[in-house]
Amino acid sequence: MMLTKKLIEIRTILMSIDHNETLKLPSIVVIGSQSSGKSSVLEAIVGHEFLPKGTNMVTRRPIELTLIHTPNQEEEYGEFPQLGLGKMHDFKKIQKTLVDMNMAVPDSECVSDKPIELRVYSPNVPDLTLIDLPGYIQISNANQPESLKSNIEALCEKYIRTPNIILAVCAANVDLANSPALRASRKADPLGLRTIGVITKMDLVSPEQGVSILRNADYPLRLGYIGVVCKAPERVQGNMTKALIRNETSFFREHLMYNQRDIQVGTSTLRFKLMSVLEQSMGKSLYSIVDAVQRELEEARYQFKVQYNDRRVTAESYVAETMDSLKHNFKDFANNFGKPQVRHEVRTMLEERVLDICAEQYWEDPKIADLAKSSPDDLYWLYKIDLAAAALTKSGIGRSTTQLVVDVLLSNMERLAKAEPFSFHPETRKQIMNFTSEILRTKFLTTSDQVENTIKPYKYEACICETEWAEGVKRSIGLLEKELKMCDEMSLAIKNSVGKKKLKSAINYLLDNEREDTRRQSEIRRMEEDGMASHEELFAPGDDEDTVKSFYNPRLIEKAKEALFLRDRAMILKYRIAALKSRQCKSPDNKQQCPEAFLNVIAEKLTYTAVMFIQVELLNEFFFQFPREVDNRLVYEMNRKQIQQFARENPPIQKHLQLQERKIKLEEVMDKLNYLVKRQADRQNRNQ
Ligand SMILES: Nc1nc2c(ncn2[C@@H]2O[C@H](COP(=O)(O)OP(=O)(O)OP(=O)(O)O)[C@@H](O)[C@H]2O)c(=O)[nH]1
Repeated sequence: MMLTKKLIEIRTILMSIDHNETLKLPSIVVIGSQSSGKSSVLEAIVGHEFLPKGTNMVTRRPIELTLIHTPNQEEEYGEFPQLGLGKMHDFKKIQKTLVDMNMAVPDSECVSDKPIELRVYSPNVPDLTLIDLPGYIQISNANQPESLKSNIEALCEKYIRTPNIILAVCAANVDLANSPALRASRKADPLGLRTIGVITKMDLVSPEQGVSILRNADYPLRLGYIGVVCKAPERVQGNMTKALIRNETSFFREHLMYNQRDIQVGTSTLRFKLMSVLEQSMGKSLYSIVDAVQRELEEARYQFKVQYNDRRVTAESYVAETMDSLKHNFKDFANNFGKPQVRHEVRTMLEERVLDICAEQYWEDPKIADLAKSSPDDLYWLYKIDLAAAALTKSGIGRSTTQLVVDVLLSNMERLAKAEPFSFHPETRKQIMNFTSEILRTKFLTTSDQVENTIKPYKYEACICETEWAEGVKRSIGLLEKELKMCDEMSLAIKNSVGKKKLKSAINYLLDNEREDTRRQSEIRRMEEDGMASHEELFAPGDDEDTVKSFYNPRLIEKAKEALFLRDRAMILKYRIAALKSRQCKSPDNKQQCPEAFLNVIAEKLTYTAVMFIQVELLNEFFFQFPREVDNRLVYEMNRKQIQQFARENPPIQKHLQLQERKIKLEEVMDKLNYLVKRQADRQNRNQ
């Protein structure tokens, strides 16, 4: 039975690459009514109880059972290649898995044509491929779909087509004329050339009846009918199937009528019959399968040439290339993110902070107009400049500058991890971001502490030389001019959105109101001083307020307020720019009159110091560690399965690998087939 064995091997390879009809090899298909004894027959052949049992339609999907004879091994086990659960030595577990897979088909459908693949390796099984199908039913019951009967029939019909061998199972105690299995096989195989009739439950009929059934003259089969008894005696101790075979052998030995030349009985006879019929059938299919594989191989070779120019790829090479490209892109980023870039980021952040402090402490101060004319000893402004400098130096520079650089690094790493091909690998992307954050987290505290420590002196005093001051003035003017430009642009945008006239009248209304408010306030103050009215009376809202509300909608008033603010801010900025350009701000001695310049000089010193330590403590460490983590956490951690999975996450690579694998496997199959063809030819020559 060498041909069957080899072709089963080939079939297994073909099934791993293709489930289409062109590459199908013959199998034995088991059909029969429910409870006719199909499972019992199959279990007797395998020698184990492993099929689902029960009354609630437990066989709902075709079970493609491949038996592999392993003569030199003792172990017996099953495998579900679709599930990848590995070897299963416990046949009860196999049974449980089959039940679960079958019962996963919902009651509303009851059958599915998606096959379950099961391979059994054992020294006690013959090399066979068998397909167990759901049993025919007479009529569907209340909670089953009405179409169930026809669905089962259609499923069986699909499987019993040529070149498959039909194993039509019928119970001896049920009239053969009513057997749906024989009816179906007669339709598919009218001459009875590839059908084997299996008559179960022979113990339930008299030997006379039994013999007449096995000689069925109504539907003669060239491969004949075989009678079996697949019921184990009650109270069995030890191996059930062995007891069953013993029981069957003694049953047929007891009844001499079954000992006739033209009568075939017994599970062993059936086993042998199946093996020889399958071997013959395989032999007949050999040349057609050679042609089919040859065609598929030529097509696969052609496509591989056209689509990939015969370029081979492996999952391992893809992983290596992908990680190299990540490291390469990272290196590019690291080369372009040095001190100047970090300095730019930190400086921009601190300049923003300087502007906020200036706005809060100076530009919004009602006395700002006096600043330029103030005396150098004016305590008010001397105190203010110290306050402003402290607001800058004591604002947690260590933490905020480190955080800023960490954020920039994170967003760049996010960019690298999102780029192709990582867009195909969401899990790996997550891993990259995880270890990036981890490295940065471990460096964060030391870096921010270091920065905070080193800028400490600036919290108390800062020595400023003339050139530093001149630079600070220049930068401040630039910043204020930028700010002024922004104010102008925003004012223009408001004007354009509201309309010049409308805005003007709303502004006038606000200004009138303001004037009126001031007038009222002074009136109140005067009257209160004279004791003429109470505070509450004077503050009661007037009628005119409601009247005005109907003219100006709140949105317009908001816009007018914004425009007024921008106008005032622009005025102050112009005034401050002029001050910074004046003689007064030519020297650091007047720092209290030029707060913008002074704060900018300190910001520059802070930037310089912070960047120096961020570079050493954070950046250099991160740039050194990241590529090593790519190797440690991604490359070395992946096992073979994960490498395959990773490569297949990328659809173009998956397609490439699939076609390549298909070509390689077809080549392997073709080699094996060529050997078999040669062997068959040699045999025929010897026989001639
Ligand atoms: N007396 C006797 N009973 C048998 C024989 N073979 C099977 N049975 C019994 O018949 C019943 C049905 O057998 P199964 O093998 O489960 O039949 P099946 O065709 O697989 O049933 P479904 O999976 O429901 O389609 C069980 O109770 C078996 O014990 C036999 O040769 N003799």
